[in-house]
Amino acid sequence: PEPKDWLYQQLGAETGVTQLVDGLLVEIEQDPQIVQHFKDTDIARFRKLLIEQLCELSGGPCRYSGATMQESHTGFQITQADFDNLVDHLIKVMTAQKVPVGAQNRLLAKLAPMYKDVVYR
Ligand code: HEM
Repeated sequence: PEPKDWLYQQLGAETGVTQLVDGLLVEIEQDPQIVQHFKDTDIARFRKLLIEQLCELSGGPCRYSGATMQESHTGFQITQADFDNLVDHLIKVMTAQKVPVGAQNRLLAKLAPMYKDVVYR
């Protein structure tokens, strides 16, 4: 059986997950369509929460302390295109950081069910 933290290790553990989030923040910053949603967001807090969430989700030793996905995305009118674009940015960052494709797909499969809580809320 594979260890509980398999995916976390594949992502590069604490350093890898942190770099993943920092890479994603650069991508968000450079995407005018997505960055507009973040104009009133405390980015340092968002960064910390996203690191926690990806760490926990991948089986790492963290506890996510933020709001639910539905709570935190309500009122932003995030579109399907926004969601798809953010996923593309994440894939680009994971590929640049040499996360194996199998692990990339495992992470994306864990994020996909959040779609319904994020889009058109
Ligand atoms: C599966 C996909 C996604 C995940 C896992 C995710 C994760 C998160 C997390 C952990 C937070 C912080 C929650 C909190 O403040 O307590 C957050 C907030 C936020 N997310 Fe997402 N998100 C996703 C998709 C998106 C998309 C597609 C957009 C739009 C482009 C987006 C825009 C935002 C914004 C604007 C905030 C900040 C809300 C605020 O300032 O109060 N998210 N997200």
